Order: sequence, then C-alpha cells, then structure tokens
Amino acid sequence: MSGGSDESSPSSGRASLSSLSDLNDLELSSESSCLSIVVLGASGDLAKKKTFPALFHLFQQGFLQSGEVHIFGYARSKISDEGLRERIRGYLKGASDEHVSEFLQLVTYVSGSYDSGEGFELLNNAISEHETSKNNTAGSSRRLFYLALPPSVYPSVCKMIRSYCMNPSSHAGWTRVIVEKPFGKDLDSAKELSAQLGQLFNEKQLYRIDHYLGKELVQNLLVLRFANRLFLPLWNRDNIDNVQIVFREDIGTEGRGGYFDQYGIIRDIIQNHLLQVFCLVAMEKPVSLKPEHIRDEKVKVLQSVIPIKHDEVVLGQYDGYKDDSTVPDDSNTPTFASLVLRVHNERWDGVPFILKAGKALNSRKAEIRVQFKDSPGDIFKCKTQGRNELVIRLQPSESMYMKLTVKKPGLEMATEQSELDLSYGLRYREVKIPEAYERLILDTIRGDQQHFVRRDELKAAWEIFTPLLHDIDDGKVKSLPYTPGTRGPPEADELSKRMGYMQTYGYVWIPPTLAKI
Ligand SMILES: NC(=O)C1=CN([C@@H]2O[C@H](COP(=O)(O)OP(=O)(O)OC[C@H]3O[C@@H](n4cnc5c(N)ncnc54)[C@H](OP(=O)(O)O)[C@@H]3O)[C@@H](O)[C@H]2O)C=CC1
Ligand SMILES: O=C1O[C@H](COP(=O)(O)O)[C@@H](O)[C@H](O)[C@H]1O
Repeated sequence: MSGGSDESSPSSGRASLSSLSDLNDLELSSESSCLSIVVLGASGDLAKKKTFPALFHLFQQGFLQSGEVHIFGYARSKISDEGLRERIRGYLKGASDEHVSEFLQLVTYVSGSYDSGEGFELLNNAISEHETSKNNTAGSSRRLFYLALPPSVYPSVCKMIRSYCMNPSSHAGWTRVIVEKPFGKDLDSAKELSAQLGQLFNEKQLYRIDHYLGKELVQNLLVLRFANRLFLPLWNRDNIDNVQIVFREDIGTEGRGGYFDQYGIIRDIIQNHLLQVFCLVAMEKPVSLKPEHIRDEKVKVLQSVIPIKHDEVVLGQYDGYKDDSTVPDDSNTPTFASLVLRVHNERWDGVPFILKAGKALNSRKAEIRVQFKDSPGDIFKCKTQGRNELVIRLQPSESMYMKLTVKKPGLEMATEQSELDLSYGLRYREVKIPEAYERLILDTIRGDQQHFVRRDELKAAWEIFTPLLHDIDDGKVKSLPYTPGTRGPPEADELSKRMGYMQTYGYVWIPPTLAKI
C-alpha cells in the first residue's frame, strides 16, 4: 500500500511529557513540504461551522502558510469557488476582512459525487497542479482528507481516495484521513466499517476524531491526575464515592431530527464524547505519554467495564421532539440518558460512574464531578453541608473547583461549603484557548494520534453499549417524557441519589468570570 512516510515512521512518541512544554515549537519545520487539505462534504454544516473556521485559526497563527498549503472543498453541490468562500466567510470571526480574504484565496472547490472516479480524478488533478506549482518533489507532499460527511459514504469515499488521490510515493510525504463520528451504530456495524476502512488505509493513516479529546480541560486530565501528588493517593474506591460525567444542551435537535433519530443521545454523545472523558478519569497511569501507551490504558479500562444494568439506566425524550417531520411518530429514541458504568478492577470496584447527557435541558454545560466520601469521625456535624467534590467544568467558562467545608467567617464556630477555585478566564486572562478542532487538525498534520480513537478502543466502546442499544431499539427500555427547559426526567436525579450522589443544598457556584465582582 502506498501510504507515504506513515508506513515506516510511527507517529508514537511525538508528544513526550517534555514536549508538552514545548507545544509552541511546532513540528511543521521538519515537515515543510507542500500540504493539501481536502474537506469532503464542504457544503455541509460541520464544514462551515467547525472545519473551515479551525483551518482559518491555524492560518491566523501561522501554522498553515500560504506558500505551502492549499485547501480544497469537495462535495456534490454545484457551487463555484466564490460560492464556497461566501458560505464560510460569515463563520470566520475575529480577524480583519483582509486577513479573511487572504485565507479564502487558499480555498477552492471541486464538485463531484462520492462514488464515481470522475470527481476524484478532477480532485487529484487539482491537488497535483497545486503540488507542481509549489515545485514539490514528486511524492514528498502531504495530503490530508477530512471526511465531514455522513458515515454511510465513508467506505465509497475512502475507496475513491485510495484509487485516485493517494500521495503517489511511499518514500516521503503522507496521506492521512480524518473520519468523523459516529463510527458505526453498534458493535457489528463498527467492525464492518473498521474492516472496510482497514483494507484501504493502515491505522497510522486513519484519524478517528472525537472533538471532546481536543478540549482544553479534557487534555488537562492526564496532567491533573498524574502530575499532582495530591490526587494520586485519593483517586480510588477508598476515597471517591461516585463520579458524574455530564453533558447538557439547552437546544433540541434543531433540524437534525432525521439524523438524530437514527442514533439517539447514547450514540451521539455518551458512547464517544463522555466515554472518552470517562477513560481519562478512570484509566491507570500510562507507561509514558506516547500515544500508544495512553491508548493501551484506555482500552484496558474499557475492557474492565461490566455490563450495564437496565435498572441503572434512565432514558428520556423531550416533549415536542416528534414534531419534527423527519422523526417518526412512534419514535422511542432517547434525547436524554443517564446510565451507570461500573469498572471491575482494584481501583474502582463499587464506585458508580454516572454518565448523563441530554438535549433541550435547562442549561448548556459539560462537566465532571468527582464526589469524595464523607470524612470519618466527623466532629463538626457538617454532613448536611455536603461533601468534598472536585468539579472540572469542560465548558463553558472552563474551570476546576474543589468544594470544601470551611469555617463560616465570623465569631461562631459554624461550617459552610466553599471552594478552591481555578477559573481559566481569570487565571489565564491573556490566553486564548484553542478550539478543539483546531488542535486536532494540527495534531493530524503533525502525525500525533494521541487524541484520536484507535480501532481496538472503538471496539471496546461499542462492546459496552451495544446490548443496551439493541434493547432500546427493540423497545425493551422506554424513554420517559420530559419538559424542554428542565433537568430531564426526575427519575434521573433519583438514580444519581440511589448511586450515592449527595447534592449540596443551598450551595451554588458561579464562575468568577461570569459573576460581578
Ligand atoms: N454538524 C455537527 O455539529 C457535527 C457533525 N459531526 C459529524 O460530521 C459529519 C458531517 O456532519 P454534518 O456536516 O452535520 O452533515 P451534513 O448533513 O451537513 O452533510 C455534509 C455534506 O454531506 C453531503 N451529504 C449529506 N447527506 C448525504 C447523503 N445521504 N449521501 C451523500 N452525501 C450526503 C452533503 O453535501 P452534498 O450534497 O453537497 O454532497 C452535505 O453538505 C457527520 O458524520 C456528523 O455525524 C460530528 C460532530 C458535530
Ligand atoms: O458531536 C456532537 O457534539 C455536539 C456538542 O459539541 P460541543 O463541543 O458544543 O459540546 C452536539 O450538539 C451534537 O449533537 C453532537 O453530534
């Protein structure tokens, strides 16, 4: 297979612990040959909202140089170069018109189908022309294909790329393919998809993107857990009572009902985004920060998860979801789910991990809540004040805070709940936190697969959820109705309580970046 230098130069080892501190020393210098980025599905929602803006931000910061990069949009829609540029212009924020126009000049469009050679030949000619114009040594170029497409067309698109658009040499340069989730609908379909793509590309050429792995506070989890002595002895069943990993959105499916109804919230959010976060919270310390060492640990913890019990699952569907004409009237598809994962190992036996996700709720946020056990032999009678809880707010207003019991300031010896707080907006005022997609595309260009999902990891993830998903699809587990703008079905809060989660009544934390100080 002609896969460029990915065949022989493993990407593992790029992000060593020491290189983390050198993140600004980008490795583009060592790979400065001509770069072609192809966004397939360029006419779509993801491309305009996320992919092109991420490329623009990389361009703004100098990671993509106009002298070496060209961006090709590809889709079936018959639009001109200018038509595509106008579509994405409105999503390129925070720069002068001149800078935006400079970037847009790097973007051209090729129209073609996803399953016939004609369009891909045109695309290959356009790429080759660009490479020739940059006096590129034959075969030393870099070709990155981003599949911003429905997964149903991945096999045919990959076949076309393989047949028509590969970097022609196996001695230098590379061809890499980013594929978007969902990677399958259950274990069998994921295995089939993996087998189909596996026949066309090797694992080093495939980048299964999960954009949660590109979020700042998700990337911080390894550092938090393994670089802080404070947490090392506490991070286990002796000290931690329960863990919640929560995703909330205050919007519904918003015109994506047709897509969403085939998948539901477990396949859309929990099986991928929240499970990746779960891995980073629950896995053992990797041997090193080499991508393969980290991914080995993720696979191990996934394989230690025992089957999900039906009585530890609450599903919901918001009222009005079925008003979307593309959603069947008898749909049981959950738009909300709360379920418990249990890890059968020495560290976590008996500790429930509650994974909760919902659309059309009362707020938008994603966070991890690690709740510690009560202090033994309490002399302050402060159980009602609540427990220690480490909260990692992934978004919005990235922050970490530890809920503590303190003496209430004043003359009395009374206790109250307070917090140690690290709000990024205050602590890192000058730092612009990069968008997840920006980081992950840059990782792909650098050949760093740490933050991408490996094939065996994907299989282990589907093994956990497939039995439950089949039972939901067969109507054996029902979705309860809930009112949009609420916390979801009350049964979900009851489940959390049953799992030992103790809410701290009367305590509300407002991120200082949002509060009027
Ligand atoms: N949108 C989002 O926020 C997110 C999306 N994703 C994933 O990214 C991928 C793309 O998502 P999104 O951009 O929303 O998808 P779209 O529905 O917007 O599809 C992208 C493009 O694919 C083509 N297309 C659409 N349906 C079909 C079809 N049935 N057969 C062939 N081509 C089709 C269309 O282009 P044309 O007709 O011009 O060829 C369309 O513009 C999906 O896998 C999605 O799950 C992941 C995270 C978030
Ligand atoms: O993958 C998806 O993620 C988005 C939420 O992403 P976020 O970065 O804004 O948290 C979700 O809306 C969408 O349904 C899902 O497909």
